[in-house]
Amino acid sequence: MPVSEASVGAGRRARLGGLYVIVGGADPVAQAHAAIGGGARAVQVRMKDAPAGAVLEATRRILALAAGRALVLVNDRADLALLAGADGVHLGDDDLPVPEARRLLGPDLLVGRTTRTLEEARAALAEGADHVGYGPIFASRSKALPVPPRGLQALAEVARALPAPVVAIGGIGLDDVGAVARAGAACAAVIEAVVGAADPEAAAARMQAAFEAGRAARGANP
Ligand SMILES: Cc1ncc(COP(=O)(O)OP(=O)(O)O)c(N)n1
Ligand SMILES: Cc1nc(C(=O)O)sc1CCOP(=O)(O)O
Ligand SMILES: [Mg+2]
Repeated sequence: MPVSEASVGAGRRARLGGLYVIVGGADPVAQAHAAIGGGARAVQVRMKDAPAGAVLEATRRILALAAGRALVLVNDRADLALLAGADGVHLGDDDLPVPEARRLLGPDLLVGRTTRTLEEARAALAEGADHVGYGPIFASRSKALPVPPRGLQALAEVARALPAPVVAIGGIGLDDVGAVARAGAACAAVIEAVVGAADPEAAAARMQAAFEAGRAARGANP
């Protein structure tokens, strides 16, 4: 069932905007600390090979340090998102189907779904996702991807066509994060541009400022 404005956790969805940093690897808590300190609006805990208990503990620690300043989503695991008290989950092809995750999490938590075409994005929303990940926008060094980069024009078409937030992902850096915002993305999701930076907090601050500048430019000339 589609998630309507009335039934979705409107507060959380309304807050889904700006820089979205994906943390993982050796020290996801430190990465999240830097990202949130720099002004990231959302953090996704992506610990692909970690035991469930470690994901749970890291998510709880990140929620504590976020203290409401940033949304905290868990990658892949709706069960752990619920147990940790996170703001939502991000699902892909290998994870729980969207309707099952929505049933588990209820109407108030965020459910995002990876999509690679407008048709997939529409289907994800019809199944109960309240936002979509769309990409890769550019080539990424963080993950081997099954499809070629979609580019900014396709992103703009998807963002224009959908009645829900689009989280753009894949190879987004400081030079193009403003263009991603101007294309209509609600968020720019990144790993390397923040986590791989020499000073992740400063990098997050620059990325967030550049995203907001792009969004303001779009508002002035949509
Ligand atoms: C915001 C966002 N979009 C897409 C993805 C990719 O998710 P998925 O396809 O499940 O791949 P993994 O990240 O799990 O390897 C994402 N994580 N976040
Ligand atoms: C985890 C992930 N998923 C993607 C997808 O398109 O599904 S791209 C990606 C990696 C994003 O990292 P970076 O900003 O370093 O490119
Ligand atoms: Mg996944």
